[in-house]
Amino acid sequence: MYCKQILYLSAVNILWAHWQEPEKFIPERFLKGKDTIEKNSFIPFGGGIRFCPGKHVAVAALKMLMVSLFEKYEVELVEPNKPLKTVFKLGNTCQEMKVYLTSKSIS
Ligand code: HEM
Repeated sequence: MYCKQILYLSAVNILWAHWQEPEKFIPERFLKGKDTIEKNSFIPFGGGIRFCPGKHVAVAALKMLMVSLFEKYEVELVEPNKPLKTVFKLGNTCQEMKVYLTSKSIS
């Protein structure tokens, strides 16, 4: 018999003890540099010996996706004030996010 344990990392990453307005999407908070972020306060890839070995592949792929998208399109939320619909599946997954895409080559 064995027992599975799953850490609720999404909750760890939004602790009031570490972040101001943790529920808000403020990516600029990461621009201040690594030294301003408290150790183990943001661990989307886990930690310790079971740390995600795919982290660098995932980050590189996501950066390429973002650059390809924003290079070619203006992206605007259809309903900017509507809260995101998310569901918890090991992490929080966005279920729906409607956006307008405008080709930069046309405008
Ligand atoms: C945004 C993308 C990803 C996120 C957020 C993510 C997150 C995680 C997390 C939280 C864990 C568990 C760490 C723990 O148990 O403490 C994990 C484990 C793992 N991840 Fe990822 N991961 C991502 C992408 C990837 C990719 C692209 C690969 C492979 C190419 C990968 C391969 C693995 C493997 C093999 C483990 C198990 C490690 C072990 O148990 O020793 N992950 N990941």
